[in-house]
Amino acid sequence: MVRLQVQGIHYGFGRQKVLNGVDLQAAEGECVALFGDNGAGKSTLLSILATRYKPHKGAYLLNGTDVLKQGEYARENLIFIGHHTHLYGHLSPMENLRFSADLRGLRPSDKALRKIIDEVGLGRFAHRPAKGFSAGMRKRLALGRALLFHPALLLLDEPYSALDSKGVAWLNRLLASYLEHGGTLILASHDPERVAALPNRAVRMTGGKLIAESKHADDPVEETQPC
Ligand SMILES: Nc1ncnc2c1ncn2[C@@H]1O[C@H](COP(=O)(O)OP(=O)(O)OP(=O)(O)O)[C@@H](O)[C@H]1O
Repeated sequence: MVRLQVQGIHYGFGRQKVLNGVDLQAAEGECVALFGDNGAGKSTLLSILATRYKPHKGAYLLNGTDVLKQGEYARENLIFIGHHTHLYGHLSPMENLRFSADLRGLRPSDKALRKIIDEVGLGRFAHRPAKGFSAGMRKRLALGRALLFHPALLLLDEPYSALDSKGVAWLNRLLASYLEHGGTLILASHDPERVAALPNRAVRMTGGKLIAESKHADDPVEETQPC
């Protein structure tokens, strides 16, 4: 089933046009990998999908709901992990997860929270304040928080940054399981090799639009193929 439908999205900052008619569709259980040069507009698009920015023009449906009219619906059904993890430094992983769950009106057991913390490899640090964590540990915790909610739509900006090679393998296993359970993942990356371990459809942001990424460097890019 189609989960996300984006059509003709335009956005810019002041006079700078960044998105010039972005079209994108993604189904349940599908991963779309966004590639593109620095400054191409990948993070801007993710911010629009996360409802942080409102497009100047275009349509955006999530599960058939008009997100531009009902942003709250989208925020209840998606998680965006960008360059900032938005964790509370003075809270431990257990407390961070508990607090996020409270905000969403969820009451998971300590056992369920502990299971997630173990899954993200932070079991030994479950009760230590996050402010002493490395960037990779913070990223793991932020991903654990996403796991807690199993959102319909998961938006990840540079998910592999700050992760070591074990962390990358772990993350790809986690994301593969999320997809198998019907989640929809849109991620932006500069790392096609790492993304390749996940079943994904690659698209490239260029000239403010998305085009289907050619599988091989020598293949002609199919400019007209919709994304
Ligand atoms: N808050 C902002 N205010 C003004 N301009 C911005 C803002 N955010 C992004 N831009 C500009 O919009 C353009 C697209 O930026 P964006 O961060 O979306 O690119 P990107 O593809 O994610 O790049 P990168 O691969 O470097 O992360 C850039 O020219 C950037 O300078």
